[in-house]
Amino acid sequence: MGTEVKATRTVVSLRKFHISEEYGFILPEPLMDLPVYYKPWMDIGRNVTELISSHSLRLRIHNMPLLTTDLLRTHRELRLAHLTLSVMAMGYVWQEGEKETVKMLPQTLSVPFCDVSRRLGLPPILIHADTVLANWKKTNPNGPFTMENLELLLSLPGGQSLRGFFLVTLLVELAAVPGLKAIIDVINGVHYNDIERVTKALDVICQSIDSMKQALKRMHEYVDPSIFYGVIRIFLSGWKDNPSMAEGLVYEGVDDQPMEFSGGSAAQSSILHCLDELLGIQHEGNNGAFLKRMRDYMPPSHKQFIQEISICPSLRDFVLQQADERLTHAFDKCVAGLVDFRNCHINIVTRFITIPASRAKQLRANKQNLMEELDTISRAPTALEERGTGGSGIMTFLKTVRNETKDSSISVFTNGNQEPPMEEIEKSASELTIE
Ligand code: HEM
Repeated sequence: MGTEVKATRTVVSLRKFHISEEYGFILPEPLMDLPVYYKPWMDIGRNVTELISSHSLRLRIHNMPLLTTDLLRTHRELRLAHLTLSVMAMGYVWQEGEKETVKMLPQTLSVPFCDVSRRLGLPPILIHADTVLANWKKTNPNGPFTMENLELLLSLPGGQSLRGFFLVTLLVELAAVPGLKAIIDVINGVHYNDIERVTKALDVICQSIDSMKQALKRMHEYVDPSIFYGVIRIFLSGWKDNPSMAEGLVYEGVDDQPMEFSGGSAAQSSILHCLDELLGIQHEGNNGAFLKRMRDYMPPSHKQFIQEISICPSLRDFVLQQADERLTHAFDKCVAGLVDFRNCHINIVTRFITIPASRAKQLRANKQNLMEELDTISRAPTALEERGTGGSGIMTFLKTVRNETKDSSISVFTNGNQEPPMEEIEKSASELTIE
C-alpha cells in the first residue's frame, strides 16, 4: 500500500463528533438572539448583571411567564437558551451572596431549563460549554478572532475581568484546534503503523499545547485577581460539594427532591481530557473520579470523542514498541508540554485563588476592611476558600493531576518544568501580610 493512500484514509474523524475543523470544541457562530416568543428570557438574560446589583433579579424571574421550549428547533437555538437560562439561574441563586441562598429555583425558570438541558444532554446549571464555547461574537464579523475583536453575548457581575476570564479561556480553546486535528492524525498514524505521520502529528500537538499555555498566561493581563476572587467566583459555583448549598437545589415543577450539580469550571473543557487519553495519562482515585464526572458537563458528542480516543490502540504502547528515538522524543515533549501547561495553570490558581483567600482570612481576623480592593476580597464566599467552583479541593487536586501527567513520560524528560517551583509560590502566598 502506497503512503499517499495511507495519508488520506482515516479511522476517526472530527465531523462525526460535531467538532469543527476551524473552531474545535467552540460552537461556530453562536446565535445572538432567540425567536421573538423568548423575548422575556432574553430581556432578563441580557440584563442579569444590572438586575443582580439592584437586587431585583429574583423578582423578575418569579414574574416571568412560563414558556414552552417547543419553539426551539435548532442546536444553536438550544445552546443560546441554555446559556441564557443558566446565567439567570446562577444570578437567582447567588444574588444575595453565600448567606442568603435559596432552596428552590422557581418553575418559570426550572421547567424550561431542565427541558432544554434534557434535549441537549447537559445538566441544568451553568457550564464551560455555555459561558466560553457558546458565548462569543466578533465585533467586526470579518475581523480576526482576537481579544480586541471579541465580545461576550451574555455576562455576569465582574465587568472587564469577567469578559477577560471567559474570552481568554476561549482563546485557549482556539489555540488547541491544531492539536485537536493532529490527534486524528496520531490515531490514524498508529492504525497504519506510520511512524513518520505520528511523529509529525505529535510535534503539532506539542506546539499547540505551548500556544494554549501562552493564551492561558493572558489571564494575568485581562483579569484582576481581587475581582475574580471577590466578585466573579461565586456566580460560577454550583450546588454540589458546596457548604453554602449543602442540601442542593429543588427545581420546582421538575422534582420535589433537591438536585446537586457542580459549578462551571474549565475542568469541563474537553481538550485536556482528550490529551490525557491520547498520551495515556491516568488520574486515579477521587481526582480521576472528579475529572470523569466533569465529562457529564460536556456536550455529549464531545464526551463521546474523548471516549473514542480512550478505546483506540494505545499510543504509548506504540511508541514503546517502535523504540524510535524521534518518535519517543516527540511523545515525551507532549507530556512535558502538558506538565508545563498544568504548572502555569497552578500558578494562575495561586494568584487568583490561594493568595486572595489568604488575604481574606487575614482581613477577617484583623477586621480591617477599609481599602476598597481588600473590601472586595473580604466579601468573597468563605465556603469556596479551599474549593474550586467545580467543587474540588483545589491545590492537592491540581498538583496530583500535574504529577500524574509527569508519570506518563517515557524517558524521564527533565526540561518540562520551566515555571518557578510551586513550593516557593505557595510559601510566598502564605506569608502575605496586609500592609
Ligand atoms: C483565572 C483563571 C482560572 C482559575 C482561577 C482556574 C481554577 C481552577 C480550579 C480551582 C480548578 C479545580 C477544579 C474545580 O473545582 O473547578 C481548575 C481545574 C482545571 N482548570 Fe482551571 N482555572 C482557570 C483557568 C483555566 C483555563 C483558561 C483553562 C483552560 C482550558 C483551565 C483548565 C482547567 C482544567 C483542565 C482543570 C482540571 C485539572 C487539570 O486537568 O489539570 N483553567 N481550574
